Amino acid sequence: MRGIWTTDHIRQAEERLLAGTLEGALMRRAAHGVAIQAAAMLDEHAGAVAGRSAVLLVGAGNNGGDALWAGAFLRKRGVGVAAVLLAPEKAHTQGLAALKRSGGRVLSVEESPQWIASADLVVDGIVGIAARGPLRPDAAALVDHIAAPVLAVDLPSGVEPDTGAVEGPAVSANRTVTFGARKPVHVLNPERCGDVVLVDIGLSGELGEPDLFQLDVADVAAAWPMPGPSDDKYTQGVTGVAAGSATYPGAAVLASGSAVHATSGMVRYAGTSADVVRWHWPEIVATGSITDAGKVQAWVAGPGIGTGREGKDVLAAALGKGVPVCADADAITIIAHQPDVLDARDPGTPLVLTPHDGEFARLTGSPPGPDRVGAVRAAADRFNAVVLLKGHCTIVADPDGRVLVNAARGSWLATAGSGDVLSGLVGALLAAGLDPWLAAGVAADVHARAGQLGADGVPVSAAGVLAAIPDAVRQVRALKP
Ligand SMILES: NC(=O)C1=CN([C@@H]2O[C@H](COP(=O)(O)OP(=O)(O)OC[C@H]3O[C@@H](n4cnc5c(N)ncnc54)[C@H](O)[C@@H]3O)[C@@H](O)[C@H]2O)[C@@H](O)CC1
Ligand SMILES: [K+]
Repeated sequence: MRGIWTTDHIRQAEERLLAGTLEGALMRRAAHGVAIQAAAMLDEHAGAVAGRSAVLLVGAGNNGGDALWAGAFLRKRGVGVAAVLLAPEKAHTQGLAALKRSGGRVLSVEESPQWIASADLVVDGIVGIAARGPLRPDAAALVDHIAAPVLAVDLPSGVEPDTGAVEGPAVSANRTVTFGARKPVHVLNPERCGDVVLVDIGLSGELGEPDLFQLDVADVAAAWPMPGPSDDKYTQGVTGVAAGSATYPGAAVLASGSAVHATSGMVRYAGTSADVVRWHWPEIVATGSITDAGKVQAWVAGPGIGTGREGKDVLAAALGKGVPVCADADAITIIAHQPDVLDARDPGTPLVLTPHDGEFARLTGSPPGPDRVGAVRAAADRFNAVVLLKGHCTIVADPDGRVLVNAARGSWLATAGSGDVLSGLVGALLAAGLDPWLAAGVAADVHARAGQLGADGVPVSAAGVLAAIPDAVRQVRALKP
């Protein structure tokens, strides 16, 4: 699992590291990493390094210092380097001296726009981990002139380092070079960061426990249930699906079909769509109600069940079974409006809630807001449940405080019924006995892969995502190192 650290923790770690390091050494290490990536980008986008031009946007702090030192290194490779100083009196003294010594120039206010517009590469050293809020107007005006690819130092300026939120003008980078550890912005707003390159500055020994996690493909591969020689259909976990209604039979077909595709264990269906479910998935044992369904190891409850009396009874029955439950869609609305339904649950039994933003607002009384991680963590604590917040980047919080961010793979999953497919995956992994937080994260990962594979460059339906689940699992197993 990859760790991600908040800026507070990075600062504390940096302070400990700085205490035992020669002054300036860390910055030069960081800047050297920036220069290597800048040269690579010039080569990629402008066909050469020597003779090409880079403009540095330099803010008031060490982030600007990194950019200035990187400029000095680029000069040694024959790059024409010019710096725009946003706060000339506060520009990093040694970095500025190094740039000037190397033959780099400092631009006047008047000449900056023209130079920025015609550069082969722009290096964003406006602000780093001390950033608060969007770009200020002077910086925003300069950024508007950029036509070239952008390399961000540590993070794209104007994007909140700890939340990835953009609440005004901000840089969009093609690549971001970060130092020592990934920060939340890199996983919460990958679009603004572009490719993220991590440069080792010797920080890892000082970091401590991560604040966020991201699954590696190896984690997903290791967690995905595979039948062993002594397994039968029951030992791999039986998934129960309570979904669908006369109005929404499709939700039942998608959620139960997804569970069928996820593992080779057994799937039971309970609800009013039993006939249509059997017709689509003959391998499912379908009954009319949870009471008649037989033994299952985890229930998916909610997609398409409606939010009235009957829906509430279905959810209460699932929660009362003493096995893990993934409550999705209508089940979330029921919990939001009638929280007493949760009384049916033994608090020690895992519950996974999978809201999108609207359902999250209904559930908690307010939308997730710019700090999505904080909001999901609080909801997990409040409901004593794993909460998976759907979105471009899916966030999964455990009541114990662990948070996982799932990498987006395009927007293919923004299609009707795609959530039903996700809930089936979560249910199947819960039934297989995975830790509920991991089950939700692994399901989100394979769901995103299935979206990407099912789409293959053109829009995909939820049924197409569902059909691509085996390919997604195959991909995970093939990519595992
Ligand atoms: N501390 C260290 O050991 C290292 C730090 N490094 C660099 O240092 C950076 C952090 O440097 P600093 O702490 O000096 O701070 P920054 O360079 O991130 O910010 C400098 C100042 O900009 C101002 N500012 C905040 N928000 C702004 C906004 N929206 N628009 C304009 N100005 C804004 C603030 O006054 C802030 O103090 C890191 O991101 C990284 O690039 C690297 O050199 C690696 C080593
Ligand atoms: K920056």
